[in-house]
Amino acid sequence: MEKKILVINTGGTIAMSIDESERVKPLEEHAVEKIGPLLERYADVTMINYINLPSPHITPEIMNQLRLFIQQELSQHGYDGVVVTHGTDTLEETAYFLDLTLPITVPIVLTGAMRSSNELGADGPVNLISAVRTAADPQSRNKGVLVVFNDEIHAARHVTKTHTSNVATFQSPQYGPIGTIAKKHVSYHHAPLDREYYPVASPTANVPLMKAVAGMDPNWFQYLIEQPVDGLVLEAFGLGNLPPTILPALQKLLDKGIPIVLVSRCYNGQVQDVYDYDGGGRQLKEMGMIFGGGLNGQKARLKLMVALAQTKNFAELQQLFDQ
Ligand SMILES: NC(=O)C[C@H](N)C(=O)O
Repeated sequence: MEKKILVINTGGTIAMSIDESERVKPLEEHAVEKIGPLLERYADVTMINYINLPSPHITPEIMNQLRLFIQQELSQHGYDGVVVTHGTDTLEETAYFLDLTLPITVPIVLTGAMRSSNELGADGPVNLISAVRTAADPQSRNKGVLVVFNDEIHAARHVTKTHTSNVATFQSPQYGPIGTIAKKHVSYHHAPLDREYYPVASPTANVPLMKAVAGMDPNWFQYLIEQPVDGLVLEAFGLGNLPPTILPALQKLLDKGIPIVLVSRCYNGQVQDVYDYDGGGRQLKEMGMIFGGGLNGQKARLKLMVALAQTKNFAELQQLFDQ
C-alpha cells in the first residue's frame, strides 16, 4: 500500500531563487510546492508550507514548535513518515533537537538544497525525492531523525555541514553515512545507536557556545559571569584542554552552579581527561567540567539546553553526556 508522507516546508535555499545579480533570496511563494508532482510516484504526499525562513532565522523555540506540530500531525493523521525541508545552515541543529525530543518511531527526515530553485543543477528536487523515498521505506523506522542529502542518509547525531557551497556538504566525519539512496532502492549499511529522549516543555535555557583560541582573554568571560546564563559549552583544544589564563573565570561560573560542557574544536574524536598540565583535561575534570564526548559545539549546546530541563546536577549531567 502507498505510504502516507507529510512534507513540512520551513524555507532555506530549497525555497529560494537567484536573480541576475547573483542575489539568492526567499521566494514569496513556496518554491518547494513545484516539486510536489514529482513526488507522487513515490508516496501519497501531503505538503504543508509551515514557515518560509532562511535557517539562520531558526531558533530553539521554532524547533520546539515544529516538534509539537509534527507530534500533532502524526497523532491526527497517522502519517507513515515525515519530511522537513529546511535551510542547510542550521539543519543539523533542528535535526538533532528533534532527535532528542521526539519520542516516535516513524521516519523523520530532514533535507534541503545548496543551490536555489532556479540555479543550474539545483539539488532541491532530487534531495526532496530521496527524502520522501527514505521516509516511505519501512527500514527507516526506529532509526532516529535522519538527514538525507546528495544520495546519502545520515544520523542526526553525527551529521554536520562541512562545506559552504558544495552539494555534498552534509557529512558524518566520525562515522560516515548510515545508508545510501540507490536508483531503485534505499539501503542501510548500519543502524545508529539507541536514541536518547528528553521530554522538554520548552527549551528556554540560556546556553552560549564559545570556542577556545590561543591567547584567550579572560575578560571575554566577564559578560557570562555577570549575566544569568544557565550553562556554557566550550569548544576546547584537541582532546579537551584550555588556556590556563581563563580557568579563574571558568571557576567563578562553576562556583555559581553553572555547568560547563567541554567538546573539542576538532571535528573528529572525543574529549577525554588525559593531559595533566595547567589547563589540561585532568584539571578541567577535577574542576567539575562536563565532558561532552564527540558532539560538536552546536549540538552539545542543544543537548545541554534540553538536559537542563531534567537536572542541574553536574554529575547527573555528566551521565547524560556519557550516553
Ligand atoms: N543552503 C541553504 O539552505 C543555506 C541558507 N543560507 C539557509 O540555511 O537558509
